[in-house]
Amino acid sequence: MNRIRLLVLNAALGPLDYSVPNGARVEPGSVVIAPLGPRTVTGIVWDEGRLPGSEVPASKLRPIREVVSVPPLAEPLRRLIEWTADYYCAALASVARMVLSSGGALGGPTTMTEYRLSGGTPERITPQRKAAIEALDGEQGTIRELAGIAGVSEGVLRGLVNQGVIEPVQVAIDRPYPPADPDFHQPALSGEQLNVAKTLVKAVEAKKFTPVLLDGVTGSGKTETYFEPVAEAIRLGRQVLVLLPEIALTENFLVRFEQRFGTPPVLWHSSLKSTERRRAWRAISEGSAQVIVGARSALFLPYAKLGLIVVDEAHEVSFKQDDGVRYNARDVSVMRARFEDIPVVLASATPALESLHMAQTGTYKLLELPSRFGGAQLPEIKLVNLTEEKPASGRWLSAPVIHALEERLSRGEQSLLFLNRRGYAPLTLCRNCGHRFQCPNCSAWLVEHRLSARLACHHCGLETAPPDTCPECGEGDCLVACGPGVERIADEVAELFPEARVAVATSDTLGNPERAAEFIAQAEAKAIDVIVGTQLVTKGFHFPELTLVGVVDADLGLEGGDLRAAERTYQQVAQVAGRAGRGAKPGEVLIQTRHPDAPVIAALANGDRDAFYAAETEARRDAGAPPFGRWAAIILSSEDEKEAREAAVRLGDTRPHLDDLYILGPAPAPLALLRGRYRYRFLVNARRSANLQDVLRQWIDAHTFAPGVRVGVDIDPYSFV
Ligand SMILES: Nc1ncnc2c1ncn2[C@@H]1O[C@H](COP(=O)(O)OP(=O)(O)OP(=O)(O)O)[C@@H](O)[C@H]1O
Ligand SMILES: [Zn+2]
Repeated sequence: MNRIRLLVLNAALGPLDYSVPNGARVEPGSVVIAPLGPRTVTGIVWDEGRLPGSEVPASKLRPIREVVSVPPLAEPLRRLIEWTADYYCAALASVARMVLSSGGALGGPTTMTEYRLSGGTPERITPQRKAAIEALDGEQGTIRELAGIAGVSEGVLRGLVNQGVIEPVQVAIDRPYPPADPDFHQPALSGEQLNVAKTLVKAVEAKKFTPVLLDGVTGSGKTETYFEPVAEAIRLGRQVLVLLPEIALTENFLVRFEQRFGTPPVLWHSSLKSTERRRAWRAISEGSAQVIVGARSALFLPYAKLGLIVVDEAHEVSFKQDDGVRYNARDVSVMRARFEDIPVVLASATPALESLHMAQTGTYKLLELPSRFGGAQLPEIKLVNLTEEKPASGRWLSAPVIHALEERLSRGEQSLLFLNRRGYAPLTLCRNCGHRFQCPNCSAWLVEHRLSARLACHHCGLETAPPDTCPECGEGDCLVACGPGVERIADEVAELFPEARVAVATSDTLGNPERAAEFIAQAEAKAIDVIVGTQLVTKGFHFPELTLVGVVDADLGLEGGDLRAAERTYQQVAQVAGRAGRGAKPGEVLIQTRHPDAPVIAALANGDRDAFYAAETEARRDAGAPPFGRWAAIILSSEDEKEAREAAVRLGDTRPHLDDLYILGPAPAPLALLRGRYRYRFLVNARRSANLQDVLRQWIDAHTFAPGVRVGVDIDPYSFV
């Protein structure tokens, strides 16, 4: 092959043709560096005929510069890249970037310099130096990474290097990972677990595309059960990918993995250091990394010999990526398994309706774990009708919940209060003039965080100190908090029970693996009596002494225009309820609600999962919603309101008129301003017969938009803001 076509990693460029110099060897999937004007680009050699582009005469072809010494991307992965770009209306280059997501892996030296404290003291100590030395105890990394950890400038650290307080160390980047032992500690499985495990092990051995829904109640031991096919894959020398929705859950998982296999798995997530990224990427692409545990981005890595994919807590919304390539890792996992011809297991106690439907119609194999492990019983669930049991003014906990907390405290058992709202209060206003504190960049209120003494926007990350006086009327000491967040509930518990040890568990307090590990250790050691948490604590955690779960406001998720609101409420409440009574002592769940008769709430109270799914299925069928029809969202945004509106109106003017596809909009998006951009939205509802993506592409591609306008297409959206 002398002429090659490259998929270059730059979404602004189309495919480009090059020649291969004598002596160089490339094949489809080879990663190469090619000249582009005065610079170079990274590209992937693509299969002939699968990437249309304009023919360049042979005389004009420039030779590629270099073939990168990494294994070529295998055919199944190339097909996955194409499928993902096509299905989600994304650029091929943007998808390919997720595969080559470790720039460092593609070249450079195999050793690098990291830095750490030497134990010496500086000649002159400044507050910054002192803080840096304290923060860097036990840390090692590049200067930039250490500066991030210590919260000081790189200059401060270089000063300390010059003084010998921080010393360089050479590290070998690509040292191998210790091998996992599939037989390190095999637990005795229950009969139910054993049946499921056997079926999964067989599927791994068969090495055929087998999508499985592992539907097991909370505490049934789904993890222990799917560890068996993981072990089998290790024995057969194949790789396993386990996707988890949340970094806070990884910690918990790592401990259990190590108990089972004698060594931790290989981790992949966005906060890995660049050296760890490179090491993992290369081990994955060479096949020496056996089990990879990661966030959704791990799905696109170039596994050399993948034998099994597990998506744990597969119903979780965080598998959906909402920027860049807007994909759902749960669905793409199934496609990857199909291209690789291997089994994929979606594990959940509250499967997505789409997954359940696939299982019921026989597209997925359904495996069930209907009872909790070790004879533990599912908790008893009761509703507290807030219209009758009114909390005291300015309070949020009703008498039955307070009473139940008191009982747990006196018995030395643990309780969990769930409210899916970070911070102290969702809205702050001025007592004097009524001014509401709003984000200047977003159509959203600023949320008060008392633990960090900040007003924060949960959409753009803006943070400011609460002002002493109202910026509107100038009155001092006038701010009032409206509504509860977890911090406020924690305060209420502390006032009611001053002796109780209360912990707030949210992404603010458990945002990194170390803090999550500390929280788990404290909860397990019974150093915490009451946990107040957001959706972060609804899943995965296993605290045997936790016997009470209180849902502070079950109605919260039902407000707003989210098409999946009922399902999400059901999943969240069922999951958090599932944290109660997982050990020997029975659990109790109290759900505070103003709408005890709403179908979701009633189904939760009756523990009638089937009734909920049946009702929701019918509602979706009527609405033509997934899985019976499909949704897509188109968001047009610009920093200029008028420009965004006009672009949306113009696009609306040429909307296609089809029998099996309805287009609503344009209308200002619910979040009409986000990160300084004004947003207009179309919602598209299509029957399954419609060729949704082609219609959208043709419609949108016929327009040229002003340079300031961004057009985002979201297929199967989860976010409706
Ligand atoms: N066969 C077994 N032998 C010993 N311990 C087990 C076994 N199966 C499950 N367990 C233990 O039971 C507890 C619950 O299991 P696990 O967390 O895997 O359940 P789960 O189904 O994932 O629950 P959830 O969906 O609520 O997170 C864990 O502490 C686990 O170690
Ligand atoms: Zn904002």
